[in-house]
Amino acid sequence: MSGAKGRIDPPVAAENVSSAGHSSAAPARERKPSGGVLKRLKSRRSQVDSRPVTEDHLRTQVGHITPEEVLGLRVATRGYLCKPEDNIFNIDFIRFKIRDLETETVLFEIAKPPHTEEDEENGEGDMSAGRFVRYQFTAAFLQLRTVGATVEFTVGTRPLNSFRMIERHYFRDHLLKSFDFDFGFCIPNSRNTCEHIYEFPQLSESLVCQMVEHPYETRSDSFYFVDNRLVMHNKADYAYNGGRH
Ligand SMILES: CCCCCCCCCCCCCC(=O)O
Repeated sequence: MSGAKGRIDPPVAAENVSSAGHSSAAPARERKPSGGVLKRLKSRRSQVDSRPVTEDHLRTQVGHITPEEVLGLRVATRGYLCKPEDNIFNIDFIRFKIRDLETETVLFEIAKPPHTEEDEENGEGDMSAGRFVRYQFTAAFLQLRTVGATVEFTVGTRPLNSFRMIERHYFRDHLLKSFDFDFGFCIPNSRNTCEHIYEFPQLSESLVCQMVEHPYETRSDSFYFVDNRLVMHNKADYAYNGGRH
């Protein structure tokens, strides 16, 4: 999540993170303190070994990109697989929070600043901006087992059927884990909150060392689908060498 321009600004280093364990039946719902409903979503099992496909192939094919196709990607993308204008539903991420589910420690929380006229004058209304964010964590982050990422988003005038996010995390050319979260249906003009439960993959000690020693070579692609059609693509990279660890 990032940016004044579509995504929320980059988070700062998370400190004092500790290991976590959590199990939840998906999707659970609970009341938010402010009213409304918080959906808690556990990743479903994706077909991570669906037929291999390359970014170049997807880019040149006719028609929209489907969940099955991105599940065939074996490396992080270099570019974006859809245009900002493909977000015809005006899905707008406005708040993002990550917490360790065992200790309930909030690792960071970011809100998108309100849109101003000055932004427009400065070209900040550019829809293509803000699709990338850089995260800086401590090495201790990699010792966590489960984190919850709460995302708040608004929806435009059209309903969202089968809103789904597939997020693939890589270190160099190695797929660490693919997450698959199903938001379900979202009503028009709504503000929604859900918490994605990320269960970390088991990482060997040597892989963790490499990830710490090579900042920003850990990357993720977040693909958002409505009705099995790619409407948004965001990217992130990660350093795990921050703080005192
Ligand atoms: C180390 C591999 C598993 C990583 C799980 C990372 C959980 C962090 C969630 C944050 C992802 C946000 C992605 C984004 O901003 O697009």
